[in-house]
Amino acid sequence: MANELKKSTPKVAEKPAPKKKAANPKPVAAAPAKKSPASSSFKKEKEEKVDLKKLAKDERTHKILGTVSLLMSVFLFISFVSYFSTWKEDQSQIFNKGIGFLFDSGSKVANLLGRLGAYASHGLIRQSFGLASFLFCCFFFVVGINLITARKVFSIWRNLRYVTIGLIILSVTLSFLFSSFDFPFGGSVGDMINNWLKAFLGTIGTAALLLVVGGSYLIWQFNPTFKVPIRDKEFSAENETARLTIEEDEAEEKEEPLQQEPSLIALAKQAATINDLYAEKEDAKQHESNPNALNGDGEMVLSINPAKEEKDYGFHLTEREEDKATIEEEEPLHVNEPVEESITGEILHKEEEAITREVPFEIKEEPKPRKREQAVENLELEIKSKEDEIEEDGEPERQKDYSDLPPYEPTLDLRDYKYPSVDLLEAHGSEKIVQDPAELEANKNQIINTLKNYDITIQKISATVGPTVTLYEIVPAAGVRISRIKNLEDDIALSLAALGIRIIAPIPGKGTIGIEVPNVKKTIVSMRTLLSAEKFTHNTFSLPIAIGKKIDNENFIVDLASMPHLLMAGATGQGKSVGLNAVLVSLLYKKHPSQLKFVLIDPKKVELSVYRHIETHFLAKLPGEEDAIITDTKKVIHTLNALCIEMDNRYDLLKEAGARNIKEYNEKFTKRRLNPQKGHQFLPFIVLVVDEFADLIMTAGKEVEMPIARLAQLARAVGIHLIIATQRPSVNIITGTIKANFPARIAFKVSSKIDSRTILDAGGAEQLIGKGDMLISYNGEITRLQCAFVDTPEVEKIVDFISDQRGYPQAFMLPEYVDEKEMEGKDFDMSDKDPLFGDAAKLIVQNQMGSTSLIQRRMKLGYNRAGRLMDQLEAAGIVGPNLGSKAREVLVKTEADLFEILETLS
Ligand SMILES: Nc1ncnc2c1ncn2[C@@H]1O[C@H](COP(=O)(O)OP(=O)(O)OP(=O)(O)O)[C@@H](O)[C@H]1O
Repeated sequence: MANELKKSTPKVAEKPAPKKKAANPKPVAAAPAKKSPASSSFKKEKEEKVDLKKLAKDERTHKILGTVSLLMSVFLFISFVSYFSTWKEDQSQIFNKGIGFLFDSGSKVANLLGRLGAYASHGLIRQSFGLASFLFCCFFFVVGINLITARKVFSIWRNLRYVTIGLIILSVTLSFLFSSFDFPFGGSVGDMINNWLKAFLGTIGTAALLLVVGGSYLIWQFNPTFKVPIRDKEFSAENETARLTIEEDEAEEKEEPLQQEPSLIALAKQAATINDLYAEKEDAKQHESNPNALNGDGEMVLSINPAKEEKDYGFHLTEREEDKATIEEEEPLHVNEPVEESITGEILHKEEEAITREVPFEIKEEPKPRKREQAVENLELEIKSKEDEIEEDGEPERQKDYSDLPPYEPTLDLRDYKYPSVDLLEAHGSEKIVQDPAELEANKNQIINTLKNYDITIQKISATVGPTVTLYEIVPAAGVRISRIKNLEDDIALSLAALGIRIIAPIPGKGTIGIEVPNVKKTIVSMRTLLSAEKFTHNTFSLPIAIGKKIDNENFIVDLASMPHLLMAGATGQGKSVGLNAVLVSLLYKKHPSQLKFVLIDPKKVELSVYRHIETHFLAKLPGEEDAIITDTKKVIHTLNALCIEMDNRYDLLKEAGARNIKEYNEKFTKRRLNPQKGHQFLPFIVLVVDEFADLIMTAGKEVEMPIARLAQLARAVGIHLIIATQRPSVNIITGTIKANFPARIAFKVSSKIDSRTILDAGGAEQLIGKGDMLISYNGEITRLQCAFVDTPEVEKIVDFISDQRGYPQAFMLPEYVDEKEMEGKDFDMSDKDPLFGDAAKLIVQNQMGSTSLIQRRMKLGYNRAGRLMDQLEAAGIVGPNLGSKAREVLVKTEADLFEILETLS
């Protein structure tokens, strides 16, 4: 009965009073629009009400009001401006006739907008706020624009505040500054306040006060939370692929003079913005992929980046494909236009033998982040049973509309927080790739000759020089079987006398075969370069991570949120820890403490300990724990289970809010459509990092594997992402369950092909050369990358920079997890009960919720004491047993019953 009453109450409240009598409650929602069979007297009353409401809400009414408001703004503006020259003439008449002036057709008016203009400007400027009255024009303009466009182009409330305060401060200031003039600069209001202030504080005091107030007003208006965008000083030289084209002329040993093609100069000029330049590059890639574009005999195309010294070789600006197509044999070779600091060029080598042809060089496409995000979002819509549940049962919570309030800004908690600057990072060695043309030439000849020895002729060969390896792409002559080249892998490696040869036969999506040969001189990819790249500073990813550079020197920057989890494996000393740091540092550079929390698990105890200083900014931990970085296996199990509880709690919140994922949920929350009093809160992303996964599996096995697998399967929609690293990539560590849930995997150098297969489902990682050389399997593709290098002192500097700033009072608290096994068989002596036992029991019974965190929060107790109290309440039969992630059942339903129990216990 009570329930029925409750249910019907809101409906009755929503309905207009007469409708209460309508027998059928169904038409309630649609009632205003539908004709009901009710009596005609009812109908009339209802329609009238609805019409008025409709009229007020009608778009056209808004537009009309908006137009009127805009006209008011213009009217006032013109009359105010006209007032400057006409005020004296009109003023005496208005003083004499008062309001009658408006209707006295005999009055001579000077104001451009007639008697009304004269009267309005007199009233507002002379009699009120002086020149500050121009703010009225602003206000009407803002209102008009909002009404006409039916959008909150400007915030009306904010403008109202600014206009009100501005009117007073400006009028007083103008009155103070121009008190000796006849013209009413400050108006009567300004003069009155100014005179009072002068009498009260003296002239100097008034001046000082106005300065302080004016300054504060400006600060208030230009709220210091405005972030100064961190600009990219060293703009993305590395993003542009440099290419050099060298033509060797066997007859002439000297180099050709440098020529510039006018078309390219024009092109470079046109490329006024960086975006344009990128677009150009994309086009160029497509053109160049057409092998028939060039006709130079025996040429080899090499691409090198960057190539500032190219001028030494005498290169020339070219307009890509069109220019290449017109290259004559004797013609000097071309360099693509410089883009900011980078130079693009191509080296064409002419061969003695007529076996090689020049091959256009292709830059591998990076996955388009937007499409990728879209794809992942679509996936999220499909698969999770949790989300299906939301779809079926999830009634979007009816909330009060708080949309008039400004949007919630989570970063305001720590509004002064400053993001680390790239200056904290080192530029390791030279930024540009050092490539020896002689080395390229020698390798190319070696490849051609080795293949020739096995009767494999090739049509074309090209090279792309990356930071660590050079990719030679060959097109075999017609009829040559790819598998033959693949089988010669070891022979080619031997004849090139280099470690780390990797043959990709064929390169996916191309008709070519790739041979990767390590460079003699390797270039370190500095984290600094990646983090200052435009692709990193200006992306819209939720969790951007800069991992390294591809072979064509493009930065590999992806969204961890769309990965959605990452597995990193590699033998010891091959760059795993550096890789982990690169990921963590990228996130620290892009996220505010309110948006991201890390759960760090480090059984080795040393790798992640540097991050302990940012506990109150970025770390999450278990309640009652001292250290945020977890090193003990038992605690790891607790933490992983607590994360599962956090995940379940978040799903509950999402379900209640009718949101499908964290993005939608946070959007609703920031738009104030979710009520914090009902437990809603802004949800930060949580990134779980496990540094040595093998150790954990060895010691805890399934107890660790199961929660990890559960999180990996379900947690991405609620913003929990996993990064797991291991030294031992064997099948008993990286099990099928784990692998199936980690689609993005990184392999540093490993010791055997089997290990490589375990991680990537493909060989190749055993042929890497270490020091951050890695393969990443992402989006169904395996890409070779040179991992960004960030040294421990750099990480320390970043951590210090963050920890020197104000953080939260404590680390982000994960939900409590109580191990049932540990709790079993614990009996409590009732005579030894906690002094707060009675209070805790009352709290639990009143709220009918058996939750330790409720006791902890409301009674302001530590986790351990609250836990003990809960155990005692269980022993006294007030609450039921622990239900893991759910609150315990409360067995006592009324306070009267509780009173009886307490009586018997005391
Ligand atoms: N991206 C990189 N660029 C250049 N050098 C690197 C890179 N990554 C690692 N190195 C070099 O390799 C060394 C070992 O790297 P790292 O400590 O990351 O290895 P690890 O795989 O974590 O080893 P362990 O498993 O023993 O901790 C580094 O000290 C550094 O000199």
